[in-house]
Amino acid sequence: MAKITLQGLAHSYLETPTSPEDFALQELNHDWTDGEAYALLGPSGCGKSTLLNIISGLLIPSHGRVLFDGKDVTHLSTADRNIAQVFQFPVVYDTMTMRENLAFPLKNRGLAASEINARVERIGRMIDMTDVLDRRAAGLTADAKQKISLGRGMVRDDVNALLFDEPLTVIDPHMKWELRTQLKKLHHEFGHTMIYVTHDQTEALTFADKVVVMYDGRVVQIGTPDELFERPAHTFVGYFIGSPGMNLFDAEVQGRTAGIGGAEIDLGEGYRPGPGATKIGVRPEYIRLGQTGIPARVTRVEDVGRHKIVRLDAGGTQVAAIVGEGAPVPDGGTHIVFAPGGVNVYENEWRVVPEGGEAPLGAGREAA
Ligand SMILES: Nc1ncnc2c1ncn2[C@@H]1O[C@H](COP(=O)(O)OP(=O)(O)OP(=O)(O)O)[C@@H](O)[C@H]1O
Repeated sequence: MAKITLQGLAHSYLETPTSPEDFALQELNHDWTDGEAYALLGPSGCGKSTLLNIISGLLIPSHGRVLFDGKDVTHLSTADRNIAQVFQFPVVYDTMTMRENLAFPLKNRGLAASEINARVERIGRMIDMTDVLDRRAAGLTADAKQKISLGRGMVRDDVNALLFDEPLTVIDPHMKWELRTQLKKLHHEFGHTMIYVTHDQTEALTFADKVVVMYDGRVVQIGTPDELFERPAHTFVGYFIGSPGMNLFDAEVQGRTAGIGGAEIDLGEGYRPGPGATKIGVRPEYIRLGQTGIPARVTRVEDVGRHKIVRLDAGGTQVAAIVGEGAPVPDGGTHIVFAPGGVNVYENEWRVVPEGGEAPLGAGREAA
């Protein structure tokens, strides 16, 4: 396994880029720690595949360098980087059996037959295909073929990194969960450096130790699932992660107080944002309905089983609140307040650190 370093990395598909918008990937400096599991998360077109292809060697970046354990590999081919890749759609040899497909990368490296057998059996169990290992791959469903592709990607333990590009797209929902769990287990057992590209937040948050959130060609935050939930570094992260995403209110912030639509809200902490536009971000989990606070009107209630999502209109701002299944929901007019510790302040879409420093992570959840 290797530490992967990105140094001044940027990429434009144009020959002579003239503005930042010409870059599919904006400048990025980052170390991917040896042995960690990362998810690269973001909407379609944000640059995830561009970044992954640069790491794997399918694409040479227009700027910057890629290092594996300090060695410059920017111009090395994929094969010479010693990585395993699994793509969105299956890549299997139809004329071979499943067993032969799984054994292929090991045979190529000249492993002993007994070692090959043991590993193939293990991976076969992991992808739940032991009884069909001797069937030919031709004629199998896309789902089954993709499981073989995943298995083949994971069969070697001497790779520098394992890269997955939306690998579960064709897998049925139940098996998705199962395979994700297995991948995580494999990661704990072998400590591979894994990079997993997805636009699905559940996939990213359940798989990864660290999630790298991309937006418009930029990495906007790298953090644990808890950090992304409690302290989204950019309003996009707040909106993209969570279901529903974070509520945003235009606000005037002065010290501990925010003015929102004529109401004054105590932020619980002091803030000193710069001169840019300020917003308050509050996740639906931290919105409370009551007699005081910002006037709002309930527009819809969605019962989603364990809790209800209450949709409100607060002076033209659309707000979502999550309330317990049995909690009463007023019909029409109400007020909203924010649970202590559940508030983030943004200036020009970037998070402002409270003057007194950061509270321990999770303080908001406990207070709520
Ligand atoms: N070969 C290419 N030539 C020119 N532009 C490209 C090329 N590949 C990607 N792009 C552009 O670069 C930007 C980033 O694309 P990229 O495929 O990296 O995003 P993505 O996040 O992986 O999206 P998706 O989830 O849809 O695959 C997009 O604007 C895309 O149109």
